[in-house]
Amino acid sequence: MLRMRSFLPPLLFTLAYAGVSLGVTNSYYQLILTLVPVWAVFGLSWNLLSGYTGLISFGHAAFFGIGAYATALGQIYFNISPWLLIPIAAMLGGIAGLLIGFPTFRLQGHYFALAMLAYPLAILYVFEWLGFQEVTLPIKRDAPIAYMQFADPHIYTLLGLAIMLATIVLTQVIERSRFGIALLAIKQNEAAAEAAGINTLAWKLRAIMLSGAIAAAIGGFYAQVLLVVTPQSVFGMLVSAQALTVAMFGGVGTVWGPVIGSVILIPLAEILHAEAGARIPGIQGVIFGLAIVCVILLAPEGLFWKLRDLLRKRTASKATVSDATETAAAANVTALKPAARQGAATGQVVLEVRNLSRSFGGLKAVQDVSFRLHKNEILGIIGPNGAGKTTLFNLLNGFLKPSQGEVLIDGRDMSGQRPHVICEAGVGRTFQVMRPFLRMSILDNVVVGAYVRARSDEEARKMAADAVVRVGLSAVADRIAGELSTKELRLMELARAIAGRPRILLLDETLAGLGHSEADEVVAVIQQLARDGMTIAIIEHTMQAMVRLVDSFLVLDHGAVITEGLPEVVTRDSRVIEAYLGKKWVGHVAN
Ligand SMILES: Nc1ncnc2c1ncn2[C@@H]1O[C@H](COP(=O)(O)OP(=O)(O)OP(=O)(O)O)[C@@H](O)[C@H]1O
Repeated sequence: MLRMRSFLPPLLFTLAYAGVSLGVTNSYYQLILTLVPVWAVFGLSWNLLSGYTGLISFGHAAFFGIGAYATALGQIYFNISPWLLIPIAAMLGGIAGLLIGFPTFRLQGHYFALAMLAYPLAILYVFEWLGFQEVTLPIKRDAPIAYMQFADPHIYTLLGLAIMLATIVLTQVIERSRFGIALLAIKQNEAAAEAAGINTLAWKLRAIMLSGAIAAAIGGFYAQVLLVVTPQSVFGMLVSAQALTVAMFGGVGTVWGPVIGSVILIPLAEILHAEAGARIPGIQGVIFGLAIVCVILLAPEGLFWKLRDLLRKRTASKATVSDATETAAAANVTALKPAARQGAATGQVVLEVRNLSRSFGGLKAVQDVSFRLHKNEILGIIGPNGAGKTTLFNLLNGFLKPSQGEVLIDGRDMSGQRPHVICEAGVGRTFQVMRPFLRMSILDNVVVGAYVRARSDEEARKMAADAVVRVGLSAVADRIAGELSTKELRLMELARAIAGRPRILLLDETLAGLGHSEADEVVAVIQQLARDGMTIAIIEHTMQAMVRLVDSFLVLDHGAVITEGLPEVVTRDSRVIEAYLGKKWVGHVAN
């Protein structure tokens, strides 16, 4: 649950800002003081989608403009009060978010950004074509309060501040919830997020709907403040750029970013426009352009993160850096397989693969692979580079769809299902190339994996904390993933994979990049997981560790199974020695 004290800074900031604005009597400066929270809220709405998911929107003016026009036209044609029209505008913004998001989320990266650019421009031309070049809101002298038309401009500032405070608090609540964690995970690694059980499309759609609703609501309020709406002023390029600029300047992916950006840039741009706008037309665009260039050069993630990193560095250099890891739970690698697990390979079948194949063009990466994984078994998957091991895992966890064949989990055919569905069915995985969420703490990284099973935020945190203890990382649980060593990252990925309590764990080269003793620590953790009842399939090239760890081997070459069976049999098989282990291994075994 969100701690109450995190509400305090935005509340104090809002009160201080309100105090200052009440002391200002000049109506022009008063208008600027109203525009700051307006653009801050618009920046916050952009941030909710783009800052947290990393999907950059160049077209947020689409939502802003829909809100502004809905509020204006609703008064002109239906005489509805803006107190009602602004919530209606928010609803329309949410619906527009859904309609825009659904097709556009098929695109990624730059393609998504460019596609988003098209929406406000297209709508702008439609409104111009419809003849809404300049829409003036009707003046309601008889009922100014009912129509949000105040003689005292301070009231607009206070209303803008109230909307800003509400948006900040909403964003803070989201940040700490399953919603925010899902968005951050998507931003940092969408594939890893899917594999950890997050339905990425559903969360992205929720984000764009909420973002669109907030942008439209503040667009409606903006129309009410200025009492005139033109297509360029609400759908124009500069409007979309403004949301992006205030957030990028202040800091993306944090509530404070758009607020900081707006407080600095909006007065600067407005005052320069008033002072020098006649001599230098478009000075506002120049200010925003310069702000972006400065940010790119000096603080690519925005002022907030730059300042926070500087502060962190200072405190980190003062504190003694404790040894990052406590020794993994059971640090001594068990020389032999524990008695309790002997014979595991004869238990109930939890994963069955039947004639699985996958081709890339003419290349048969996985060919007609069949095997069974029994409850509580550790299966080692080995083979030379390019043998198809990772492709096999990608087929098992849904990253790839098979060309043919079946994957049965507990007897249920799951072939071709999306990764988060397979994760929900009880399959966790780690990656050969690690996919940590670098800006998040270890605990938050692991929480991402817990949500697949947890019913509440508290339960997810508990399950994550439990997983962190099981891999021996509790001493560093609050550290940012970007500060960790390779071993700690490997253990963290392991914790994320087990946090959702899977029954089957797919480990892809979990020992890669580790020294001997580090590998031993990780092997000890894996052995403990197996002792606790986990069923594991592991891809690994470190054969010394593998022969101590696994119950049986599956050997792949050129995508096909060349043999499978007990380690002592497989490692003496001439086909395996020839294709993978090599003559050196024979010498090693003989010694
Ligand atoms: N998305 C893809 N498109 C085209 N070819 C691919 C794709 N993914 C894998 N391959 C090819 O499929 C074959 C099997 O690759 P895969 O990564 O599964 O091998 P591997 O056994 O995991 O190798 P390594 O031990 O080096 O990780 C390789 O020839 C690889 O180049």
